Amino acid sequence: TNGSAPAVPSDQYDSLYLSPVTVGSSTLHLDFDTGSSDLWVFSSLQAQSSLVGHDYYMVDPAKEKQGYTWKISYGDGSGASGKVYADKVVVGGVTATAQAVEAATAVSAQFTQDVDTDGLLGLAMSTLNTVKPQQQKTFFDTVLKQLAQPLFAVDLKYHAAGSYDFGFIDKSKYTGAINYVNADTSKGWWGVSATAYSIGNASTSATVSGILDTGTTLLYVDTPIVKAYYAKVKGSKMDNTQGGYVFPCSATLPDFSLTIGGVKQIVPGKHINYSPTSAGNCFGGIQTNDGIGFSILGDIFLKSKYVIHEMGSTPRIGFAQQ
Ligand SMILES: O=C(CNCc1ccccc1)Nc1scc(-c2ccccc2)c1C(=O)NCc1ccccc1
Repeated sequence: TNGSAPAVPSDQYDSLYLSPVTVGSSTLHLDFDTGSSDLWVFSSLQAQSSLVGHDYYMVDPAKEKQGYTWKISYGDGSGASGKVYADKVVVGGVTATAQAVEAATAVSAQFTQDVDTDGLLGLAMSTLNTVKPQQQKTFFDTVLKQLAQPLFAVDLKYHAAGSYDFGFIDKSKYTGAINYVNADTSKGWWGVSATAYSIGNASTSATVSGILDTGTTLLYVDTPIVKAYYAKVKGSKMDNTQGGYVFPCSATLPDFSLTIGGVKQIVPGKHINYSPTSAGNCFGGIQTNDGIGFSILGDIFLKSKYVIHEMGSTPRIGFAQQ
């Protein structure tokens, strides 16, 4: 079987993208996240006060995996924890009959406040799954054998609804060739490396190692590259109170690219104006990866491409122009 689910921006800045998923008998709107490997949801196990505004999973005690727990935390300090159930999960018509569903008993304020997000669906390697005493499979791993091809394709869009395709490549969603590179899955993520970057039409050789991450909003790369980029943006500055580089909203932003597999993957300058700030300037879509240890190619990088994640005998990533 194959299937496709929409990826709808949660707000006018594309902070995150939400996809409808049937979990048990509920339809929830989940943040598909290639940077993590837990399928966790808001649930009836939580205090009613935490559920206001959310759709949530009504747990069925008969489906509980007794004694199983999970606890996840993200680099921004947000997190959640809870119990585990085996239930039916359907994404775009692709059904996992006994998928590990991680029902929250507690979630951090960042998630409670975001009433549009009812949980996450992890699409990194199952080796990053946090369930104890036994790690569980991601939805993609659970359905892999039933898919026509062992892949999913990510089509996130700039200020518009895109999609996640499972088991097939949709030729109507890209132009030109698909450029494949081997994925480095050794750390549990979809890892890639670039051999150069370009700002406007000036190219510089550099090694940029990073992960593809639909769950991270922005593009985080090494400080020297970020400094070189904003040196080309008049009036830009690093503003610690705002947590990153900002610039006048009227600024013209140069295109940015990373050369992966010998092909320039271009991020249009327009996509790098992420959002206005409360201080009247605009927040950059490219920021430093200080404290992370590698680059994160988040939504800002992904939303101009059709990106195929293929879990064949050798995991591969394919890039095509939308
Ligand atoms: O955790 C992820 C993927 N999940 C992102 C996510 C989705 C919903 C809510 C919260 C987070 N990706 C990765 S891999 C490595 C990191 C990281 C980031 C900063 C410091 C240390 C590690 C992150 C991550 O936390 N991404 C989200 C994020 C939030 C704020 C700033 C940067 C990145």
